[in-house]
Amino acid sequence: MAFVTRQFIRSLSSSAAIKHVTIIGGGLMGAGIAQVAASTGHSVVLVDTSEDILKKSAKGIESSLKRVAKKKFAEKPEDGEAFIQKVLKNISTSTDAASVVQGTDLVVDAIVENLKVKQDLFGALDKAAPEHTIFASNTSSLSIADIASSTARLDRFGGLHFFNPVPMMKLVEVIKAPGTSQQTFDALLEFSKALGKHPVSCKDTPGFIVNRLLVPYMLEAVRLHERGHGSKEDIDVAMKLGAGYPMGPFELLDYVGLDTSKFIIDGWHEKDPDNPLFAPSPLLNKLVAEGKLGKKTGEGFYKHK
Ligand SMILES: C[C@H](O)CC(=O)SCCNC(=O)CCNC(=O)[C@H](O)C(C)(C)COP(=O)(O)OP(=O)(O)OC[C@H]1O[C@@H](n2cnc3c(N)ncnc32)[C@H](O)[C@@H]1OP(=O)(O)O
Ligand SMILES: NC(=O)c1ccc[n+]([C@@H]2O[C@H](COP(=O)([O-])OP(=O)(O)OC[C@H]3O[C@@H](n4cnc5c(N)ncnc54)[C@H](O)[C@@H]3O)[C@@H](O)[C@H]2O)c1
Repeated sequence: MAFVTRQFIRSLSSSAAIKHVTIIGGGLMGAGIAQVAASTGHSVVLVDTSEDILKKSAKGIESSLKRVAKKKFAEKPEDGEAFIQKVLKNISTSTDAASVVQGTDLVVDAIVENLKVKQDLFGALDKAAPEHTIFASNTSSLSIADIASSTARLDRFGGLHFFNPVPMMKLVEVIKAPGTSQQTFDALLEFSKALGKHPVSCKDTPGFIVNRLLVPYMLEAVRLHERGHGSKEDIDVAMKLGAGYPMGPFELLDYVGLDTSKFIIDGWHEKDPDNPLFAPSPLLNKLVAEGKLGKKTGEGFYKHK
């Protein structure tokens, strides 16, 4: 009886709209997700490991909001300023995830692409978060089921994969792992729509849809260059003018982050070492070892101002 009541309460609460969101990781993706959630009226807590990082995240959110407001309120700049202030009011920050998840409906992880680190995070939060809270990972390449295995809420765990830059990219991949309940999956679809995004449904397979196609393509461009078959500039121009892509593969690798790209390809290579699409790239490895991680550090395949 107690079990039935608990299940009933859980089903009521997990079908209720998500209002309060905690985003863990205030880097490229976490800051973008926080911004979009706050812009669409959600109350957001953004968590990272230090106040300095959170200050940088807040600065990034503010400058991105200015770009959005400039377009959205081109006719009335004063409304744009009011919009920015209203959005910023919806965001608070913290360095202590366990203490802020108490009242949250949804936790989204946007921390480093490492299975053990994500498992440790969710394992700890599982004890601190209320029963109804849904957990979701923004992982690019890891299995949602593997991340969820550190918790006792497999039914309330799914994937929410956003794209960079989050304020501009319309897609969200919503991932249903074998343990994800239909209610949780529906709530994540609804949440994506509430953010103004277009969700697509994905299975819990490596890279879901976009990265399973995009990452091998980007790495194949690096290999083509490593073989001496084209300069990175020519390859980028070729894919922009010949295939209509907004960025060439080297520009996009710099934009995504070379560390994140390496985490993705190394993880897949470890699981499937004979697949040539997942073969590591010496050039990518060299740049990461030199700390040249792309746009976020000022240099990757290219130098950035
Ligand atoms: C690996 C992961 O798991 C998955 C991924 O995320 S893979 C990466 C997916 N992302 C992509 O493929 C991105 C491909 N690139 C693009 O779509 C476009 O180049 C782009 C939208 C990033 C930028 O657009 P583009 O026209 O090329 O350049 P740009 O002139 O800088 O931007 C145009 C406008 O977009 C808007 N914009 C761009 N970035 C923005 C941001 N971060 N915040 C707010 N607005 C932004 C602005 O309105 C900007 O105008 P502004 O410069 O006057 O402010
Ligand atoms: N970069 C992309 O284009 C992209 C796109 C979609 C998904 N993703 C995924 O999103 C996640 C984050 O990627 P990113 O590009 O934003 O990385 P990033 O390096 O820009 O940011 C990661 C942030 O997480 C913080 N962090 C690390 N461990 C933490 C912890 N235990 N608690 C709190 N904060 C912690 C770091 O300090 C950093 O600020 C990864 O899983 C990545 O695969 C990345």
